[in-house]
Amino acid sequence: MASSARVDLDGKPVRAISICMIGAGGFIGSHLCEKILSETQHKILAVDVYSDKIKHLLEPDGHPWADRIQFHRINIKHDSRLEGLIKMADLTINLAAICTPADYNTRPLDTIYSNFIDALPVVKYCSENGKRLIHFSTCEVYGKTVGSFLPKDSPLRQDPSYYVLKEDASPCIFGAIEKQRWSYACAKQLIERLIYAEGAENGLEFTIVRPFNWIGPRMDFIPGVDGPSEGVPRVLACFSNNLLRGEPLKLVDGGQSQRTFVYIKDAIEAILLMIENPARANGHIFNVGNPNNEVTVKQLAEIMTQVYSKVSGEPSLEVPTIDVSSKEFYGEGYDDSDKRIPDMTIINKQLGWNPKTSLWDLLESTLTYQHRTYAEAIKRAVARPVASS
Ligand SMILES: NC(=O)c1ccc[n+]([C@@H]2O[C@H](COP(=O)([O-])OP(=O)(O)OC[C@H]3O[C@@H](n4cnc5c(N)ncnc54)[C@H](O)[C@@H]3O)[C@@H](O)[C@H]2O)c1
Ligand SMILES: O=C(O)[C@H]1O[C@H](OP(=O)(O)OP(=O)(O)OC[C@H]2O[C@@H](n3ccc(=O)[nH]c3=O)[C@H](O)[C@@H]2O)[C@H](O)[C@@H](O)[C@@H]1O
Repeated sequence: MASSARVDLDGKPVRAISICMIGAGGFIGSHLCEKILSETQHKILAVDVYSDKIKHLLEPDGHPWADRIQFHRINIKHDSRLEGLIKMADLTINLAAICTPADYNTRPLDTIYSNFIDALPVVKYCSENGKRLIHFSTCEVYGKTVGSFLPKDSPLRQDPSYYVLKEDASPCIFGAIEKQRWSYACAKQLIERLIYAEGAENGLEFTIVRPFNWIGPRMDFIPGVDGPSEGVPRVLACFSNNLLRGEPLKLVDGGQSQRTFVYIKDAIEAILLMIENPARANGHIFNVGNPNNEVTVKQLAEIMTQVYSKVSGEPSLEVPTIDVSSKEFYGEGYDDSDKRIPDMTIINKQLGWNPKTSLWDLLESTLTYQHRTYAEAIKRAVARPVASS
């Protein structure tokens, strides 16, 4: 239930504010809207080109929060209404982006425009109008670890200072320009630097968030059901799609890259702390991830296979995975981050936040959702006769 007497981390009452949330109709936005509406009195001006993932929140009647969310179908690339909405709000949260790796090397121009050029007016309007900004960047700004350049048998590879990623100390290491995978990370890095400079030179009140592989229900789409058949979503949705269809999970270049996965509901708690504790969050860049949930992609595939069998009651495949080259899967210009472990010092110190959910538990609730939401639709799609030409 929404509480009228919320207090911040210093025990002071939290005033209800108005939030302009750009990209509110996406994966993270949908969870953030749910959390804000159900637990606070803040108002949301939700901006997106899509609303499917928040349509359950937009029904005019039946919700106690009906008058606290307004949806504005706006493409921020070209819409003069954006500045007015930012002026009306106390805080702007910018989530809008192209953020699926399959696009970075195949649509590098769209990726760079979306992650840098389209974010520029948002920063400008916040700075000029004295409005606070929470901008979503990415852990990809770290690129590759320093340790990945050491010889394979070097003992230094075990030393955390060669791989743990720190907001105020780690370098940003990207591949060559022809490795267009890095177009996204590079655009996100430049917008971070611009926001930081607006803070330093013009006093913009900002917080930058670097999410580390947040996963959960409503992430991306299932190809051929609620997204294009040929589309390639992020790994959770790719593997979910394979499991739902009973086909082997594809391991890109053997699935040796490592990731730390955090449950979306844990991560959203961190964002609410940022929203309600501006004095502790302003001027900071925060890693938001779960360092305890590290796996290789191959291990992720194995765990997802076991969890899916448990939640669906279906036996695991005899051949659960197959290897595929990155060139075949993503095309020319793909490259990868080797390892991503977030340092948690700054977010612990400023906001006292820690993730709670284990990898097994977050996969169990997420795959239960995937099975419930998609299993019947996939059966119908598979059974449908192919139209003769
Ligand atoms: N999910 C993660 O783990 C993760 C990790 C790192 C960074 N991020 C960042 O967090 C943000 C949100 O990610 P997400 O996972 O929710 O992605 P998402 O694709 O689900 O959501 C992005 C939303 O932005 C909207 N959008 C894009 N361009 C727009 C435009 N021109 N005008 C209006 N709306 C537009 C899309 O329609 C979409 O609903 C992105 O900036 C992404 O780079 C996410
Ligand atoms: O989520 C994040 O924190 C960030 O990382 C993601 O990048 P990445 O983790 O590389 O993207 P995924 O699609 O989730 O892939 C993870 C790994 O799985 C591999 N993969 C993916 C899909 C698949 O079917 N098989 C497979 O082996 C990829 O090659 C990669 O090594 C995206 O860039 C962004 O959403 C975001 O900025």
